[in-house]
Amino acid sequence: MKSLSVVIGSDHAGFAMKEQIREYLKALGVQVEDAGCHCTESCDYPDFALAVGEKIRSGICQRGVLICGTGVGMAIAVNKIPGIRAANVFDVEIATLAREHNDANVLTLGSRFLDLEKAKEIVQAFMDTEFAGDRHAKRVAKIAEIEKKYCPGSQV
Ligand SMILES: O=C(CO)[C@H](O)[C@H](O)[C@H](O)COP(=O)(O)O
Repeated sequence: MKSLSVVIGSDHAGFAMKEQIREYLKALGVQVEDAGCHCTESCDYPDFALAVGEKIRSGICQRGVLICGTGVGMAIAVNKIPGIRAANVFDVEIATLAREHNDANVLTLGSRFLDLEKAKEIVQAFMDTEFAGDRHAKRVAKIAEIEKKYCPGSQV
């Protein structure tokens, strides 16, 4: 796994898996920042999606992992930030394709629908895979054009 700085976050539903994935990433030699939450008390996923997305948007971290019950709320919320390309993934092949084709920079996971071993495999594939560029680059650039159209000051 190449040297990456990763930020991880969850809501209460993803907390237990977030703790395990954070330690898994550290064991792989990845530098990990934990944006919370820090316990199983009920909380709101957009707060953590924002914290993780801003770390990537600012360039402090290159990739993010967000975990809630389904991964859906996290993906919806973090994809509102210009420059974020989040994929909600339940499968190793999709994790690989989200990197190769979409240059996804945030992985969202649904802790209530994934076992830990599968989640670790997805995370490893997401961190190990490079963007393929080529024909995919112009498509990703078109995503940035959509962001510019609706957030003209955002300078994606
Ligand atoms: O946002 C979600 C759904 O897309 C997450 O799965 C949340 O974790 C979930 O909604 C939390 O539900 P809870 O009933 O408040 O535990």
